[in-house]
Amino acid sequence: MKIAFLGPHASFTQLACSQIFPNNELLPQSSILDCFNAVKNGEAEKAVVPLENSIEGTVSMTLDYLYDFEDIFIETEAVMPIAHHLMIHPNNQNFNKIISHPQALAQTFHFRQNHFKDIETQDFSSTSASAKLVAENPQEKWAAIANSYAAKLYGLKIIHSDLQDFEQNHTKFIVLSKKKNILHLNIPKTSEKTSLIVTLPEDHAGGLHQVLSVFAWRNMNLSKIESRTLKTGLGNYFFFINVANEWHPILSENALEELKSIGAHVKFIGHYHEYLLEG
Ligand SMILES: O=C(O)C(=O)C[C@]1(C(=O)O)C=C[C@@H](O)C=C1
Repeated sequence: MKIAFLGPHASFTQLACSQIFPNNELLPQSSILDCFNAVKNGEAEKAVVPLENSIEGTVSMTLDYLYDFEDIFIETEAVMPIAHHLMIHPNNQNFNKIISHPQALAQTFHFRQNHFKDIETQDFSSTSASAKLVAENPQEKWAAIANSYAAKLYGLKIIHSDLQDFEQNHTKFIVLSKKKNILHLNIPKTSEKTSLIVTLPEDHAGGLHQVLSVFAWRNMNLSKIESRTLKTGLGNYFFFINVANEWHPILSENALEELKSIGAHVKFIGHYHEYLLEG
């Protein structure tokens, strides 16, 4: 099976991807958008992308594309511990710029403020892409923030380890597919959930309350609700909602019907299990 992931090789997404899909053909992509497109166009059967980090929060691009792309569903979710390291080319002694993925830069903000406050930073498409760039440009005296596998693969020297600002640092990755499928994996499972994207009817007092009460009176437990701008003007949002636990077909169908009857637009994103990966 062909699986697209945010690459190049040795990104955190690849570390997650190769645990979820050992022995499959992994296709590195240069952006999260390319991962969605690879599934949409049939270039890959599935894709693995990051959704949320425990320090920095949601990967907003992933949330936006889940809203934008028709008929792309979540098949599974997998949580992986994240450890960031600062690495330079072995020919260099010091550095004058730090490059990495914006999530990695954000997750190490206090470390950088405390140790390298005056060093310039630059966003890059992934942690592994920044490690690769440092390896290919020894003359530039750059440093990358990436994982230890990237340091090994691209021949870089780790000069500071475990830079993440909080000891507990985990990222949630999701598996995307065109099918409404539940993936069953042979690794530890933690929970089961359903994701929906809800857009409210026209702006009126109590609109969100009405939507939430559809779940509340059916005793359906919500484990996440996040608003994200619709990009149609200030104050316009969609809501990404996770319903915890098992999907009760009749209860849930009734809930979706009731949401529609109050004028809300509902997009089913998936019913799936959450798994735990090794760091
Ligand atoms: O840049 C990478 O290595 C990625 O896989 C992306 C990503 C993310 O977007 O959250 C994945 C895990 C870490 O939280 C940092 C970066």
